[in-house]
Amino acid sequence: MTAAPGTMLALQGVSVVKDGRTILHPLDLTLAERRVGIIGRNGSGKSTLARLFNGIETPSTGTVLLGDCADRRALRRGVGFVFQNPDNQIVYPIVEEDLAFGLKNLKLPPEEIRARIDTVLDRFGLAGLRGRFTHQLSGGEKQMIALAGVLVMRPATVVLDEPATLLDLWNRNRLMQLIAGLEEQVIMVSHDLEMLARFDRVLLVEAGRIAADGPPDQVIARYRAGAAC
Ligand SMILES: Nc1ncnc2c1ncn2[C@@H]1O[C@H](COP(=O)(O)OP(=O)(O)OP(=O)(O)O)[C@@H](O)[C@H]1O
Repeated sequence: MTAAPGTMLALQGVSVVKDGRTILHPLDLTLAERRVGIIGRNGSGKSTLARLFNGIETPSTGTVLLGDCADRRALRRGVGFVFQNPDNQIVYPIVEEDLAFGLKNLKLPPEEIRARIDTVLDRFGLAGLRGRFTHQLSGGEKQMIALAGVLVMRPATVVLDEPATLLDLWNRNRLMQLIAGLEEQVIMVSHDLEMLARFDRVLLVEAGRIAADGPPDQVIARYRAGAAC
């Protein structure tokens, strides 16, 4: 299964240069698959690549396209982003307020906002957290709420940057199960090779370039071979 044509992400001649240093060399990429993983060594450029997809990172050259639209606001709206640390994402003191934040910005009517929050909380079995103080949530609960906060916006694509790093094994498994069940396109930076083995496509980033791109078994094998001493 592939992403709907109007929501296909593509990078055309995109590079990122910071303080005179090339972080990502010019690259062309079209992401049609529903599950795309990004792997690579620390500092290779994975997060920079992931952040381009929803416009948090601005390319130094080239264009990021969603369908045939290059507008950064459309990108922010169509592509949700889940950070490694949910504290970077959760801003309001009560779960329900936090989930409503982006929806209020869209100026949706209160009943629509309520319905969307109900739907996402029910979908994840999180309805019990609705009235809780966000600062009192466990790390696992916070990460689920951060993901829920992205999904209420109904993006076509969800980008996740190492979302399970701070979680214990139980919460990691729960989060991965949720991610596996998402209808949305998923692009995930991860060191969890077991999870990525079930993806449709994996990109290996090495020193700011896509060093391998294809089915998980091949790309992961290459990554493992590179790490062997
Ligand atoms: N503002 C900046 N100025 C200069 N270099 C930067 C800047 N931001 C990031 N970098 C460098 O860009 C490179 C890629 O960073 P990035 O965070 O994309 O890597 P990563 O593969 O996600 O790493 P990790 O696995 O450790 O999270 C790193 O060497 C980093 O130090």
